[in-house]
Amino acid sequence: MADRHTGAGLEGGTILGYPRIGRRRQLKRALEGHWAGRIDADTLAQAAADIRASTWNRLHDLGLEAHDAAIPSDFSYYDQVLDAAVLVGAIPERFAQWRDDAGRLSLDGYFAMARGVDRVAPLEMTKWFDTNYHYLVPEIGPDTEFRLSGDQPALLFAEGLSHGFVTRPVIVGPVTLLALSKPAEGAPEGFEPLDRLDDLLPVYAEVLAGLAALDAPWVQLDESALVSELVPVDRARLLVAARHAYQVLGELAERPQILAQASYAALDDALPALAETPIEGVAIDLVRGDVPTADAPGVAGLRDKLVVAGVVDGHNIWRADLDAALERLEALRPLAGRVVPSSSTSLFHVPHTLDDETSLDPELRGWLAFADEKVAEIVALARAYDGDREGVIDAFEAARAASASRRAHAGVHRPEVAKRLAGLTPADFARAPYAERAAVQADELHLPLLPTTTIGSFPQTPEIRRTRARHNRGEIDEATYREEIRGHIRDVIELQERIGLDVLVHGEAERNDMVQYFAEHLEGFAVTENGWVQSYGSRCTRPSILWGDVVRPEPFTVEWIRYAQSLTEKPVKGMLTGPVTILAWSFVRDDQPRRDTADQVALALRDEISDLEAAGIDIVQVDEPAIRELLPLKRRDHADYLDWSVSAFRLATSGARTRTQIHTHLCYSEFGQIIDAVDGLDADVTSVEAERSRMDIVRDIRAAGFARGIGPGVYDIHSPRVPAEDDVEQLLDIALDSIPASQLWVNPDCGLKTRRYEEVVPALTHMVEAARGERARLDA
Ligand SMILES: Nc1nc2c(c(=O)[nH]1)N[C@@H](CNc1ccc(C(=O)N[C@@H](CCC(=O)N[C@@H](CCC(=O)N[C@@H](CCC(=O)O)C(=O)O)C(=O)O)C(=O)O)cc1)CN2
Ligand code: MET
Ligand SMILES: [Zn+2]
Repeated sequence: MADRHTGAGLEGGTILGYPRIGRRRQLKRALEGHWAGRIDADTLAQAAADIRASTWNRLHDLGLEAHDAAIPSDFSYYDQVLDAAVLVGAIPERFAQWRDDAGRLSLDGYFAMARGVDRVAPLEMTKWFDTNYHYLVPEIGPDTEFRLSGDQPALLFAEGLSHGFVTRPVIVGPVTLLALSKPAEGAPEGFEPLDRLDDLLPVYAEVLAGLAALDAPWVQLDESALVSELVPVDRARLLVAARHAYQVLGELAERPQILAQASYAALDDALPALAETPIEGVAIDLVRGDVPTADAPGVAGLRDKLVVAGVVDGHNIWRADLDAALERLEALRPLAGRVVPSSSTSLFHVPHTLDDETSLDPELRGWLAFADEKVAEIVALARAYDGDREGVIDAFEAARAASASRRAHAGVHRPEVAKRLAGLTPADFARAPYAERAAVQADELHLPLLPTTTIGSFPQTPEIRRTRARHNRGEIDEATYREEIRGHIRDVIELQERIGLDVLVHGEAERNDMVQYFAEHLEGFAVTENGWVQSYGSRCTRPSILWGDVVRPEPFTVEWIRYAQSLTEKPVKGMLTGPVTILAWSFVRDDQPRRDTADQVALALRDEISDLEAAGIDIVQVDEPAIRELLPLKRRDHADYLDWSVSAFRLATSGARTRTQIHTHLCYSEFGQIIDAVDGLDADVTSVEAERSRMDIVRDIRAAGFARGIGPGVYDIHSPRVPAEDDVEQLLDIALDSIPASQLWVNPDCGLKTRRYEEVVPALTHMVEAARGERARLDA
């Protein structure tokens, strides 16, 4: 092949990946239809192929080259880490029934790994770097038999060819795959998946050889683990492994050119590990990281490489400052063999296109760029960088005008908001001592030992979604809408009374999403119509756009909670989303420190809590499931982050009376890493995700000397499996080994919104029965 090993290709700009859910969430619909038995595997495959074809055509129309690997062929039915694990045969024994003689996993087996079935637990799911995307955690042990067990990258490449495109396959790289895996059950103490690197590399070699046989000019290997100091691997060891892997892969005779990708932060000390190996390209994140200096370690190695320069933010939706981006490209020019402008990350963190937004305020819209608009920015940058500044002068002018309009907008800086923030004192961030609160609250609430509760949401049934959708479309009036939501609240309260839960919730029927609902009721936010972004599998969110100073025009949760409380003698929890999570799951303004933005949101929540108290509510839960998610990938940034995130939570909650019990909820948390910060939140009760990791968390809790109420989840709501009373009891026993009964709460892992009532009713019944059983044993 002509341009093999020359670093050629990707002319005119590229992107590291593109949304795969489809502009109208076609993949979501097809997947869920398939799981429900409504459509067969062929129809699902056709839906996926249609999405890919329209993506490639669209990217080409937007200006990416068709024939030189500028267009990535990245796709996944569920998750790219799962795909890589399946490709190399890292399939735990419990899924063996779905493998054929050649070791290939069936589609049902693939979905079983992702979602679980009956008594077969799925892989654990956790956050992908500091994003709201979740990947499945492969399980790798000393005996995991790596062998080529799939052909998705080759098939996608061939499919691209059939549409006339020479694409660039994208695969999670070997080092990242192992670094993000966990030791399989039964692996000996001290075993790390990375121990298996030399057994894994030959399978990657086979994959690469297969692509070479199809004449694929490039392959992209995602090695973002190299930017993160949070992966559970010794840093020095990780860097040695990366250097070794890319030396070995680089020396292969039969392979495409290799582009090693590192997104979400700077490579820093990992740059030499990639740059000093015989691969042809490195993709670096120049939004989160700076252009390396000429004398930085490893930079010399870039001189004969293609450097894919991530100057357009793949993880946020603000229109790029093209002048600043071009400056970065120019700064890189003398250091690199060749520079190709790109997105900093895959674009799957942002929605498809602004074309699908008809009701955004036109001025705000002018400040934004979704995936397709980012591609246009990259193409413009590439032309400017290659000398045609004249040809793209309009794009640059428009970018300048947008940023001027943003700076001048009255909603962006509101004097009354600045004034309130400036007036805060340390007293605004502290409550009475815990012991005092606990005593007063115990007197108020009269809760039994091992109190049972849920995390907030109940199943979002088709009827509930229909109620909201009809309200949105103006098909039912406000009064009818409210009456229907009240009906859902009544049902949920009755059900909880019947099951015998101790602390009740209103079920969140009025909420489309726990962040979007808040964004819709606060000033300074905008929401989208079609701005869907994949969160995991078929599940998507529409991140809100936090563009201006935040003001709460009026209470917006009180009416529902007050109504729910009026129906029962049991306490009903007020239910709020915390400031850090509101930031994490929105696209947040980048023109001021996140600390200030978080405090503004916190003040709005603080006022809501006062109003809830005035309405007679004694317990308020402030969810912070994303507090771990935003933990910076570099340790040097931790102290600052933990300081502002914990402060914002405390600012939101410290106005509460001593008698008000403040709960918080964390999920996907790898709790151990931030246990001190969780302690610093000073919540009276904390519920955490625990089931998928078999309660590993409770040991961390004990080790940290955590002294307040704690509810490690005893029912994994992310799987359709219904736990038996026995299952819950076992988990409670594990918890009670580490946590005093007086501190222990009994609750699911997370909210129940994604589950069906057929699952939830028996599961909660078993949970309450198990708690009662334990209570009786403890009392005896
Ligand atoms: N933002 C956010 N991030 C999060 C979570 C979360 O709850 N929110 N939870 C964790 C896990 N992640 C999750 C992410 C999404 C969902 C989820 O269930 N998403 C729903 C959509 C939720 C939503 O916004 N629903 C809206 C819009 C629903 C919709 O699709 N409407 C139809 C119309 C329906 C009709 O006409 O009947 C349409 O727009 O096409 C509503 O219910 O009002 C989904 O993908 O199905 C669950 C967990 C971590 N990150
Ligand atoms: C992702 S955390 C979810 C918390 C929310 N209160 C719920 O129950 O859905
Ligand atoms: Zn949760």
